[in-house]
Amino acid sequence: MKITSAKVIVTCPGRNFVTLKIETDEGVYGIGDATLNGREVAVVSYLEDHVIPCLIGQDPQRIEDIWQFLYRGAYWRRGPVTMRAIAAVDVALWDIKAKLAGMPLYQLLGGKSRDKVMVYGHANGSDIAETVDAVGKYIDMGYLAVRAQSGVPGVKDAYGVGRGVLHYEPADADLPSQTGWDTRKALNHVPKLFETLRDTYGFDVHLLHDGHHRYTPQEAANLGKMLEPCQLFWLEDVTPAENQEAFKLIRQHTVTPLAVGEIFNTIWDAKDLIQNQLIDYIRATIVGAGGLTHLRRIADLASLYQIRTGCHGATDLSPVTMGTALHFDTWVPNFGIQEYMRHTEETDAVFPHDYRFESGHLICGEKPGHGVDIDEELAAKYPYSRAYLPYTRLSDGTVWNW
Ligand SMILES: O=C(O)[C@@H](O)[C@@H](O)[C@H](O)[C@H](O)CO
Ligand SMILES: [Mg+2]
Repeated sequence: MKITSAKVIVTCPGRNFVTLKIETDEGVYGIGDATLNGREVAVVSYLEDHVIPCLIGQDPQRIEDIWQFLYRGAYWRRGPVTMRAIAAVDVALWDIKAKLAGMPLYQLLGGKSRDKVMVYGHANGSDIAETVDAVGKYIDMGYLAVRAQSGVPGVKDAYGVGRGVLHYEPADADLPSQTGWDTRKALNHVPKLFETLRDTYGFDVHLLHDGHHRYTPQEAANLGKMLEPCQLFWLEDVTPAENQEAFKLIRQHTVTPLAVGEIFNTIWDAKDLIQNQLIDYIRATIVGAGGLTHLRRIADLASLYQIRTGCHGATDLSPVTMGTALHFDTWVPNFGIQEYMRHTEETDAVFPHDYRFESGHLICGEKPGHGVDIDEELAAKYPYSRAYLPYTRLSDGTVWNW
């Protein structure tokens, strides 16, 4: 069996998505996601100019060998562009293998460990009252877990405060728009938000919060400690994780569960965090961390230390990643939770899929493969449109972490 062609499809049904389609001489094809929010075209070139020429004529059933070839063979390892390109190939090949077997992908991984996958949605508002209201709407929709972010008084466009109720989308400008931050103000505000949420909705609903890399380790430890009475499901990306050791300080001071990893590309980004049990949830996902082949390794390492998965699932991860992640989540023994930011109707129409939402859970479909396709004619109607993520400055003009 041979790969006969591979092509990259770029489409923008409301936001940009990069998709790889691999075709074979047996008529079976596979689909993979390669979207890198705000830097999409770099991955398009990596795939078209440097990966696809090497794929033609290869046996698509040799997933592991092709993964190793793309990782080791490039000599230049890791990084978001490389690992997304590898992920797209890997997922398309798993899709092909599962279609050849006539099985939904989770069967190839080892079968179901659970019937459904608990997801969390994003509630946000410009102030505490609006956010509390938004959390209530998610609870009414059946969600068992909700991430809550609110505007901070005196801070321009604090992270996580979108415009839509269901479709929060940060990459929204032709050039990066400037947002603000003030850690002191946030530390005064975030605990109040969660106290109000617990007073309003009690302790049954799981509540999550994203620090989006804004705090120093000491500030993060302080925030975690203040939030302890509110019993969060997790506090995410509370400090940048390039220096994995930084989490030791946070860990010494708080038992608030910690989640990290949406920007991780390989197991090496998480190795020390995992082996020193400095986090509770690993957020790496299919498209970010080299596809199923590599994410499995990260999850297996994490399982040795009772760390559970919490795959990134923002809207910049296409339905192809969501569908594949759901097969992974259905199988992975140390599953924790899956993030679920809903795609728009336009996006869902471009990527027909068989997963569905039911009472706070997503359930993956039973079609052979990962169950997500791309309607190429419809995709062609939405040409690429440059869009950047915002960036942040403090009130004195210093660039900060967005
Ligand atoms: O937890 C999350 O989902 C966020 O941190 C993301 O929305 C993140 O900002 C985007 O994926 C960036 O593209
Ligand atoms: Mg996040």
